[in-house]
Amino acid sequence: MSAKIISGTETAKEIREELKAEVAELKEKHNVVPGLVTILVGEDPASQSYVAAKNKTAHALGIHSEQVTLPAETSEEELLSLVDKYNNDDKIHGILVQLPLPKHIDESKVLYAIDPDKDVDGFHPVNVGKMVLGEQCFLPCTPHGVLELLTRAGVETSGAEVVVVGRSNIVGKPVANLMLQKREGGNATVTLCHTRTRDMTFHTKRADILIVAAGVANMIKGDQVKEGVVVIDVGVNRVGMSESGKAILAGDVEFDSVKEKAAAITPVPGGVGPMTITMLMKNTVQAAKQFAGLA
Ligand SMILES: Nc1nc2c(c(=O)[nH]1)N[C@@H](CN(C=O)c1ccc(C(=O)N[C@@H](CCC(=O)O)C(=O)O)cc1)CN2
Repeated sequence: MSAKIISGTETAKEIREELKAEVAELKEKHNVVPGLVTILVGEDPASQSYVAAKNKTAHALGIHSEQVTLPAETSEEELLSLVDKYNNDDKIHGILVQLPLPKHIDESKVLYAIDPDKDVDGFHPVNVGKMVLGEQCFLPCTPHGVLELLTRAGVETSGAEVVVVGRSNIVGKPVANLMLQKREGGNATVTLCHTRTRDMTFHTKRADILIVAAGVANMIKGDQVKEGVVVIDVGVNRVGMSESGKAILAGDVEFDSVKEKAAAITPVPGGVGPMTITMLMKNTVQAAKQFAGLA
């Protein structure tokens, strides 16, 4: 079997077209322009490129976006006061603080300072709590993107054995939670594996849908999955540099061996990554609608 490729690039393009039309209608009918601020602290090259991509996408969709770039030495206090400023800026409906932050800044303190109504990353405990309860809230972008990819690829999740590898707050825990909820794209039987899992292959081989977000390049190989599995690879690992100076990327799944057994698989790059940025745009539009009383 050679797998169908689930293209995040294509799906993201489709959703961005929908969003572009929605943004135009918001402006035309209600004079509402969604606004996003991205805050980058330091000079991590990957973060720089993600933030640039977020602003470029926002611009292409007609979303007002502002980028604030701060030096790595910025104090926690300075960052908190910037967040406070944007909490009180009516042009800005979504605040994104790019992670990771430099070590001297308490990430939780900063994320908890964002107004939950502007928390388009879905990382504030109010939104995390609402997500767990299945209430309307901002869903974290990568897990939300994974759900959209599965739904739009027509993958049946109800009753499926879903195995998630990785228990981060950004991906593993929320995606596992969303997949088990009583909702479209959920209703699965979920197993969450992590670094202390005793027999990883026992679990991954049982998966109808395998979601890997471990941050370890090529960790899952072909002999660890069953025939017909649907594989969502969340990993974006920089494993080298091309002659032209471009980063060489690998997922957490060994693509060549796994695709021979899978029914469908996401590539890296071009899989979950583009969906993360697209779902951020979707959340920003939602935030603007809520602010304007249109949601
Ligand atoms: N505040 C946040 N910080 C971080 C998040 C997040 O959701 N919110 N997630 C990650 C990084 N991330 C978004 O910020 C992100 C990662 C990867 C991609 C992406 O499009 N990847 C491409 C490859 C791009 C490349 O060449 O590196 C792909 O997979 O095709 C987008 C966003 C951590 N921080």
